[in-house]
Amino acid sequence: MEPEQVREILKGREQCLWSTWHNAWHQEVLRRKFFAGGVCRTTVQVPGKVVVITGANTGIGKETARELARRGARVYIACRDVLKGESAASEIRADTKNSQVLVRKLDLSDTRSIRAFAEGFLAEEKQLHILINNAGVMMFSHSKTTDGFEINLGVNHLGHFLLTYLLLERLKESAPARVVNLSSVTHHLGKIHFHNFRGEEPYRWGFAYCHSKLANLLFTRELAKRIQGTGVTTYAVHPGIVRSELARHSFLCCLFWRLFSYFLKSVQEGAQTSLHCALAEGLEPLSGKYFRYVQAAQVPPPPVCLVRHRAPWDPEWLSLCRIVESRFGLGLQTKYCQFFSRGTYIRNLAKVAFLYLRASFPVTARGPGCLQGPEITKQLSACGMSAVSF
Ligand SMILES: NC(=O)C1=CN([C@@H]2O[C@H](COP(=O)(O)OP(=O)(O)OC[C@H]3O[C@@H](n4cnc5c(N)ncnc54)[C@H](OP(=O)(O)O)[C@@H]3O)[C@@H](O)[C@H]2O)C=CC1
Ligand SMILES: CC1=C(/C=C/C(C)=C/C=C/C(C)=C/C=O)C(C)(C)CCC1
Repeated sequence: MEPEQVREILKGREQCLWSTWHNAWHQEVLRRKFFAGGVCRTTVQVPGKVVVITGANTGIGKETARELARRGARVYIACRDVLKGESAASEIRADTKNSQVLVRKLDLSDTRSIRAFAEGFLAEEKQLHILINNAGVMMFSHSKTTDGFEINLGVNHLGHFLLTYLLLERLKESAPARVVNLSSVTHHLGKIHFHNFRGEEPYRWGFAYCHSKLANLLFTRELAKRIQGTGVTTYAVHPGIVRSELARHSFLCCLFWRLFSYFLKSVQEGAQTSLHCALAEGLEPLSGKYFRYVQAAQVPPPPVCLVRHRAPWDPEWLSLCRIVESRFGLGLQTKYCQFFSRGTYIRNLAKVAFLYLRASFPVTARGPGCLQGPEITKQLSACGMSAVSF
């Protein structure tokens, strides 16, 4: 072959390589521009600050933990599988040269484990500056927590609610401090079914996760009100649609995730909004807000579904009240669970089930025996809720 011909072939190959590389680069730029969402730009360092992140052995939580460790924090990875946690922690320690990455057991589907974690942590640490309620499950089949709650609601919301409640005093003592709750854009499809926390009604396939993420959002709002002025602030986060292990419990969902993986965020990109809410200066006036793409966003008031009017002496209802009372220490009186007039019942239904959720609720009511609009409006407004529409 003539040297000239060889040169031509090599040049062609070079061009081909160049254009492949260029296309890939171009695609990545486009992907980042349109799908990656924002970037946490704060340069704040947090040496000596104490952080707890739930479910940080993988996914968004692990990347959040990595970045906080890089910035000097002492990071507690609170996870249900200590071996997985240790493997993530040693990776983070090696990567960030921060030896203060610790692993503790926490199973959010078991209130005893949550209490044991909180007890151990409070004995060990005198300060807590950042709590990131990150762990989550997206379960499509019907299963329950150890305490008998529907699994999505139990782990994603009730478990984190109890954890926050148990650590709140330590957060207040360490103020300024923050609580970041991982919610999701899917909260738009969620409803609060006060009467069905145990998931006994016909299971609405796929929606239980959305209900739990709405609960995360409402919890953030109400918590912000309750801790106003304490120096502790709280934020709800939608991390974007992220290539993590969240879809692992459904074959179809995994397939969907694979097919659309080009459009999904990486876990590093998914951690940006959590990091922003944990670190950025000057966010205090935005306490209680919902953040996505590293920015605060407005959310329309969520619907609350009072599907059926249950008799207040219903044993299931009584036992729910007692569980909420004993497990969550809301200071409810057992007399609340006794006989009520219909109006008081509705008021307490709302109060007991989500006592801390004083959002602006439009209510949809259907099914036999449900109360009529004006009556519910009156009762809800008596306990600080509003905007009922039928
Ligand atoms: N990925 C996405 O597109 C989106 C995610 N989110 C939210 O972001 C958060 C992080 O999810 P992501 O990183 O994507 O998902 P992953 O599945 O990758 O991580 C979830 C983490 O939660 C842990 N976890 C699950 N159940 C429990 C439990 N009972 N007790 C303690 N830890 C538990 C998992 O532990 P283990 O590994 O042992 O199972 C894992 O560490 C979740 O709250 C999710 O709802 C919100 C919107 C979109
Ligand atoms: C509609 C639909 C699916 C898609 C589910 C998706 C897309 C879930 C997304 C969840 C997110 C974004 C959670 C974040 O918090 C399946 C399971 C493939 C099955 C067929 C019906």
